[in-house]
Amino acid sequence: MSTEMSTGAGNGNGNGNGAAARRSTRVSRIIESEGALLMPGVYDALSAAIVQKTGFSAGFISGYAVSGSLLGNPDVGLLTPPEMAETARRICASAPHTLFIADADTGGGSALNVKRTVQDLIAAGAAGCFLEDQAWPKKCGHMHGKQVIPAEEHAVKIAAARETVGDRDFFIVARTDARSVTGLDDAIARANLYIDSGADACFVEAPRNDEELMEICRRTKGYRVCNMLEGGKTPLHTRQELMEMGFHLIKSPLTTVYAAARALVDVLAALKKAETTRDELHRLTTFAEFNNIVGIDSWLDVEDRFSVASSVPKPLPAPEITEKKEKIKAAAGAAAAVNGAATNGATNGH
Ligand SMILES: C[C@@](O)(CC(=O)O)C(=O)O
Ligand SMILES: [Mg+2]
Repeated sequence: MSTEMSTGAGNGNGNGNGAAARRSTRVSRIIESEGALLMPGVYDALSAAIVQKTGFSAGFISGYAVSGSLLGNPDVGLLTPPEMAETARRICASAPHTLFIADADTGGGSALNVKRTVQDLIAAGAAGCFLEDQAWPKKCGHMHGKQVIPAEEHAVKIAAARETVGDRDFFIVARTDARSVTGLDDAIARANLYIDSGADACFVEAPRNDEELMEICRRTKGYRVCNMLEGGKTPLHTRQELMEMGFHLIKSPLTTVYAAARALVDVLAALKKAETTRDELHRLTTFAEFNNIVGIDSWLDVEDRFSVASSVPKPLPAPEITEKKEKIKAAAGAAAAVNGAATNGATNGH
């Protein structure tokens, strides 16, 4: 990776914050060139492949969505870091031309766990991760009943993540869930402390209105993340609107899993009722479309280029086989008779 630093550019609203030198990473370079990066959520290899095919340059591996799709459970701390790393590995392999930032939740425990979690996500091919300051058991940021650990404790975890990354191309987002626990001022102070501890970007989770969104942009440094979660506490905005406020990374973490769940709920209800899908085909991808999504052409090309079939004689049609078998049998019988006579003769001769 490049260790070159960039400054100032990409600070969004030119408010003077974020003056600290910024590391150059794949993620930061996209931010610098696009102004703000829009990342849909992904949760498995298929959703990642579709995100790539749609033309997004980056995606967010959502803990909420992976917990739902892999475990069938809510986002309340049940998903383990190794399960996330394994999912990230499949996702990165399935869409190699897209960058993925993984949700590392709390990092799995202390600074020691954070180190292992970050190492595993780097090995999986992720381009970065989010680390949040919730107390265990963590919850989705838009649920009730969250708690946060002391700011200094999370700052140490961010420093451990930064040390683990070293000069590798991996982007660290420090998230604070303090807004709904200790208030917006504390959340902003935490975000800045985490940037000073080595995070590339800060993420104040679940602001409640546009005034709070703008306040966050005025008072935090580093790159800023905004979370567009349908049904959550923050009003939904376009990438352009959020970029103009001063955000640099915008994620839409649950759009894909909610869309998939909606589609399954509806089509299965229709199948249950009508006992056929013949009137529901408009709800489905076609056979060809799906095969295309999962890359059929490239696999058929491999089959063509590495096939040995052309050098192997084609099997004979059934009647010929039968005829040939009979000829072989007859020839073998005749040979046995000849050999038997010869053997007998020889034996007799001794
Ligand atoms: C973004 C999120 O962390 C959900 C949230 O807590 O807001 C996710 O897992 O997608
Ligand atoms: Mg999450």
